[in-house]
Amino acid sequence: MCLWNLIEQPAAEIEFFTEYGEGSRYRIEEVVGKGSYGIVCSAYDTQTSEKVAIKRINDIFEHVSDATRILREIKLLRLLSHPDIVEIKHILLPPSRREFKDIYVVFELMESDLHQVIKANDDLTPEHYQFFLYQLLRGLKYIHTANVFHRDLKPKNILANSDCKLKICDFGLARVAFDDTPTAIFWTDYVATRWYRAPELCGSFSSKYTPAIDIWSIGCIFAELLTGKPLFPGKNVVHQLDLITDLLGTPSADAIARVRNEKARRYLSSMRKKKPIPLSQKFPNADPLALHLLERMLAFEPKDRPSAEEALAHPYFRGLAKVEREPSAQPVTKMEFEFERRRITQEEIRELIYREILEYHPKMLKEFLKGTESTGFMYPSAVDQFKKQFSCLEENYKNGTTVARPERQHASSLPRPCVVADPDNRTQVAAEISEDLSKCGIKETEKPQAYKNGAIPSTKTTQVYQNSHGIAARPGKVVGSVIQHNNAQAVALTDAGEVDDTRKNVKNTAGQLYYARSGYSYPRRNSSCKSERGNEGLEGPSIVHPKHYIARKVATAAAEGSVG
Ligand SMILES: Nc1ncnc2c1ncn2[C@@H]1O[C@H](COP(=O)(O)OP(=O)(O)OP(=O)(O)O)[C@@H](O)[C@H]1O
Repeated sequence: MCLWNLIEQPAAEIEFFTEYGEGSRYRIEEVVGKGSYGIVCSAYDTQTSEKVAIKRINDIFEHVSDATRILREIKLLRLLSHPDIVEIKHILLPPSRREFKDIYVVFELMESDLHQVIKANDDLTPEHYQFFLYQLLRGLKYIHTANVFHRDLKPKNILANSDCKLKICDFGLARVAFDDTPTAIFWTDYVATRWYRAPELCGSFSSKYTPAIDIWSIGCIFAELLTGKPLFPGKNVVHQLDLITDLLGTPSADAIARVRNEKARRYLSSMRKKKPIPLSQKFPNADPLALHLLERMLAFEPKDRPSAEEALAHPYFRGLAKVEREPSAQPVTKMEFEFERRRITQEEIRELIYREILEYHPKMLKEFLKGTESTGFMYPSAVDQFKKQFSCLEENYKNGTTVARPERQHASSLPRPCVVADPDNRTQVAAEISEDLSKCGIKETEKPQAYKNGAIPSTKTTQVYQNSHGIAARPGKVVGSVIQHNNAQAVALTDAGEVDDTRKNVKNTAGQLYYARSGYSYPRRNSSCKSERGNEGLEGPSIVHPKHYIARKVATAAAEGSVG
């Protein structure tokens, strides 16, 4: 069928064909991340008016092992549907079933990841810690009940939003455990990040995977949240074991005897005897209940670690939500992952990936299953045009030009980082801010406590950077200062004249000066809150996004004619 004839086709057929032209459905905006498998761009879905993240994975068939990893990931993400796991919304249909090389996967857009959040925020509260850990364990309970082990949990693989929502991503190293076959550990394929690797994975202690490897990683991530630093940043596996035993002490003789690998057993037996360091000493400010749970998650022996479900029932989470109601999954079926259990050719994996993509193209899938689709046909899929846009953004990203900015919203909306204060300058900055607030028409009573009646803030000064989203705490152009007080609020002042295009509106409507107040209020507990997927859930710490605040304030100021 020729495309030009579409106009004369009945509605159903037109709809069918528009599926192929879906590349134009998305307006690509900027690069938001880069992984070893390709780049991720934010985009606007003109059909749903939603922001999405599109990951382009290049040359997927160059190595069958990479293609297998990709197939595993897209399959698992389709099968694992849970609010704490990132969702694939769509996968673009490749133009040719036999020849495609790249795929474009459309995800829900998240603002950041936990690695960035930890880096950018040194004033997370106990409520943040608790809410983060709760979500991670809730997601993990679901994953484990599906018979899946993630195997590569680390802060970079946990996406985060400014409302403190977390979502687990990157299932490329995940494994499905089947009852009939041992989930053998193949050391050669074990490439998960060392710092979050359980001790049994640091040297063939055992021959089977257990879900406890993920619990260990969650323990390490939780400890990193508490201190802002990785707990066990080992330089190699031996150093990794050294660091682990420095904190936990040398394992008992019984535990060492259970280590299967002789070399590892010998190494542990010959190690000088170390006493465990009490976690209360390592994390002096942490909630004792949090530390009790952490200690269990970091048990040297996998059998001593709690399951995700048991961890959720720990008193640390008392009152947070109905722990027992957190959803479990149906175990994933063997048939879906049959490709993992045999040698597979490039052509076979191509066919399987294509088949998986069709899950997002129901009409095409029907044709495919009936065996009536034409395999040699090149679909006018708009992927080519897409490809060009991605390449251009990638080029700009590499060159560091402003067209494709890598900066993201995360840091601006979560509690800000505290760039080392300049104490001498604090009084002056505070006075300037107070004065500028007055100029902006802010009454004394409306000023944050720290600036009322010329008061001098007793807290730290932070530099304010600007990124494409406005005021941000990530490195960029310095445009002002923030004074934080009570860890709860901040005021940023800047000169609209210096702000780039994205803030033109501000300049036009508000004149020279505008100010942004960013801050977050303390978390609320709300066990009756429902997630978008109907999952009984929690409402996390709420954080005011500066962008929203600016917009609101500027609109008010313009309406009242109080600025400029
Ligand atoms: N849905 C999303 N929304 C926003 N950003 C995302 C999303 N998915 C991924 N990213 C960002 O893009 C980056 C790369 O993504 P991802 O980790 O999925 O790629 P990868 O090639 O699998 O990476 P890796 O090298 O870790 O295997 C991540 O660091 C993450 O911050």
